[in-house]
Amino acid sequence: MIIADKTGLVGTARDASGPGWRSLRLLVKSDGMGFSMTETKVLPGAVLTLQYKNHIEACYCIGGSGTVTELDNGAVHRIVPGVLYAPDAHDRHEVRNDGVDPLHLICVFLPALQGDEVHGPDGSYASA
Ligand SMILES: CC(=O)NCC[C@H](N)C(=O)O
Repeated sequence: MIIADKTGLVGTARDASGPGWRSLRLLVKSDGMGFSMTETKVLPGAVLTLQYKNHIEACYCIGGSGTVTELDNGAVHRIVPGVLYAPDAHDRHEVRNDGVDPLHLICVFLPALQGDEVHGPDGSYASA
């Protein structure tokens, strides 16, 4: 049984952040599950251009509001609590927090993250 308490992760290598976002990596590669689960906050006003070339991801919104835009076709989707988005084909996408509160997401990555990843210039994480 794996028990992960986010309070123990704050300030460690599994407390990752970049411009406009912060993510606590609750499940990582060394846990041996094959996937990661993270708690992500995208800050108000942030616009993230992402493409997870080495992973697929699903993000479930539990707070805040924003949009995800599919950059290859321009489709814009509203993200509010209760909505999941999944760039399942390594889609280039833009995540935008247009609200006043953090856009609060629970994210799953496959394959698992090492835990300390931040985005490269192409918006991806290196393969773990
Ligand atoms: C929306 C998004 O992908 N933000 C970057 C953080 C990522 N969700 C993560 O958990 O590492």
